[in-house]
Amino acid sequence: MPEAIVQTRGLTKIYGQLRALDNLDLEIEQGSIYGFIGPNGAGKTTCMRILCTLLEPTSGEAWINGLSVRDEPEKIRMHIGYMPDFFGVYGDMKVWEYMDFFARCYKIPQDRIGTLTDELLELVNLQDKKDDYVESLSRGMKQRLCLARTLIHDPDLLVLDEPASGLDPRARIEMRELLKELRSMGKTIMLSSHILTELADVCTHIGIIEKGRLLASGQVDEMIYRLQLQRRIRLVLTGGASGALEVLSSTNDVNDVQIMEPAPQTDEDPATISFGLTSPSNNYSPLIARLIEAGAQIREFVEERGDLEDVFMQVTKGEVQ
Ligand SMILES: Nc1ncnc2c1ncn2[C@@H]1O[C@H](COP(=O)(O)OP(=O)(O)OP(=O)(O)O)[C@@H](O)[C@H]1O
Repeated sequence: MPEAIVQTRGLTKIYGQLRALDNLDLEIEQGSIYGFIGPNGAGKTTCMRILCTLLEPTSGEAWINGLSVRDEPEKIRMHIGYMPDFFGVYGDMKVWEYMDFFARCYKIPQDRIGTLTDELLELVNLQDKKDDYVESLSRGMKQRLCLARTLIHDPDLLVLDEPASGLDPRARIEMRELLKELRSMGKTIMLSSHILTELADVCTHIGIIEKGRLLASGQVDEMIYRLQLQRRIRLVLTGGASGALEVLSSTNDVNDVQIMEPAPQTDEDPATISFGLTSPSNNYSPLIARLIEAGAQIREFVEERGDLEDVFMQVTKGEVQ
């Protein structure tokens, strides 16, 4: 069992009358990309700020690498890189000055700062922007710059509050690729989002939070099976749709079979069929074997990932404080 880099027990934060976090028991495994998902006001930022030692819990405890946020905040800060959900105002600084400023905050030795800045700007693909003013960068570039500076002290854990918010599709894809690369460098990443699909496909684990409570948490695939949700399969055929449809209509676990447009006119025509599958197993070989036996010429048999949305809809009620 991989070790937990983040652990909380009964973590609670009360603002006046409002329970922003309510007895949160969270565990994030080393090496995972953990998507912390919930509607606006669910308590994501509050939780992240406590983990980063920027806010004190009302009760309960949280540990980072076994260090208590209450007792050892200074040490914890060396393990965490935090990217807040707002960028701040650094308009009259050049990109290299911005990096230099944060490097000094973390007491990086002067003779290391230049090389480190170059390495990190290259990692986030901003090496050409080194002498540009921060103000002149696009939102996506600012997000990447902000990510570069969270890496300056080489933390094990990155806590990223809404890293994809406001990004256009291309910038989101770049952010996704960057997150994957950071994971392959051994970083653990916790990121929040109120839009499930925004970054869900890079997450290895997700936690769903609503009204300060953790409603579900775990490995993405496991959660789908645990909650007994149906998966959807997209079957693309180069021919033999009639045999495939016969098999699907006589299989117990299959439901809601849909033939996508353009529908095949003859059995030689290509076809795309979408269907729901309720079996808890993800071994599709028996079904595929029967399809082939019935004459289906299979080009693709793909499990669609929209299921995560079902998990979200099932466990949340869309309530906010
Ligand atoms: N300093 C504060 N004083 C009083 N209430 C606060 C404070 N900070 C947050 N809250 C409230 O606590 C609740 C949780 O807020 P939080 O910012 O943690 O949620 P969030 O899930 O990050 O939301 P968003 O997606 O909008 O950033 C909200 O109802 C918010 O209004």
